[in-house]
Amino acid sequence: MLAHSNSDESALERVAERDDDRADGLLAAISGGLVVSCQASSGSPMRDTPTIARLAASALQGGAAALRVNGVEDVRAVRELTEVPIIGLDKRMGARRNLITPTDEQVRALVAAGADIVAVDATEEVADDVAARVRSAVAAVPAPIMADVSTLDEGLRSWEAGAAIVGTTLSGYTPYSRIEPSPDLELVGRLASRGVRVLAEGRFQTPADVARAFDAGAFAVVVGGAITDPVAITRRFAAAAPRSR
Ligand SMILES: CC(=O)N[C@H](C=O)[C@@H](O)[C@H](O)[C@H](O)COP(=O)(O)O
Repeated sequence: MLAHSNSDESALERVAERDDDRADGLLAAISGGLVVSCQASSGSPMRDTPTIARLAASALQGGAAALRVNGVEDVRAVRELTEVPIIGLDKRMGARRNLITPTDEQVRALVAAGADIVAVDATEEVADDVAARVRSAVAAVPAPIMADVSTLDEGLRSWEAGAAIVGTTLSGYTPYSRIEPSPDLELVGRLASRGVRVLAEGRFQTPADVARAFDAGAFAVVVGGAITDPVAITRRFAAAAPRSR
């Protein structure tokens, strides 16, 4: 293998500096904001890419600071309509639940499609070594990595391994985490108090929930179904009607 010349090395340093500046800019754009997750699973009447793009456009009109988008095709379509930060992920069905971007090949494909940040599953349920999973994703792309975790321990290990953001996304979805219908604000608070940049995510239903997450120290808050899933929204209202179907 050829040794790097000094000029190669300074070019690489310049690339690394540019990536750092870009990551700082992305994080500043998200800080203190609402991130709207625009996703629809197969079987949903909302499941087609142009519909996801319209959901994203609506979220932006409503004041979303960033978007969370599943799959290469949807990321590409949403990228065409906005420059606000996109957190990309690629869900794959595992033995028990959807896994979030389980391979580095998917991480690279999402960045190629236009994702600014990539979310990966950083749970013990998926990776024997959570820190190694995060390090591998961090090394795969110049983009910041969001570690989707379910417990404090997974969050701390992901943060130490180089995740730019830790999401409480998977609390309630691994069998060993807190299983409750409400958002895991305790996990948000515990991670924030340890200096972790926390994206509060999972089961946020109301603006009051969002405010509580910021009070607990969240860096930003992700809301999905309560904004972008009309089937789930209808179910909540229908359940209050005496003739609920
Ligand atoms: C567990 C899992 O696979 N969560 C996924 C992650 O991207 C999405 O299905 C959620 O909609 C998203 O996390 C936002 O959460 P909520 O829709 O509860 O606001």
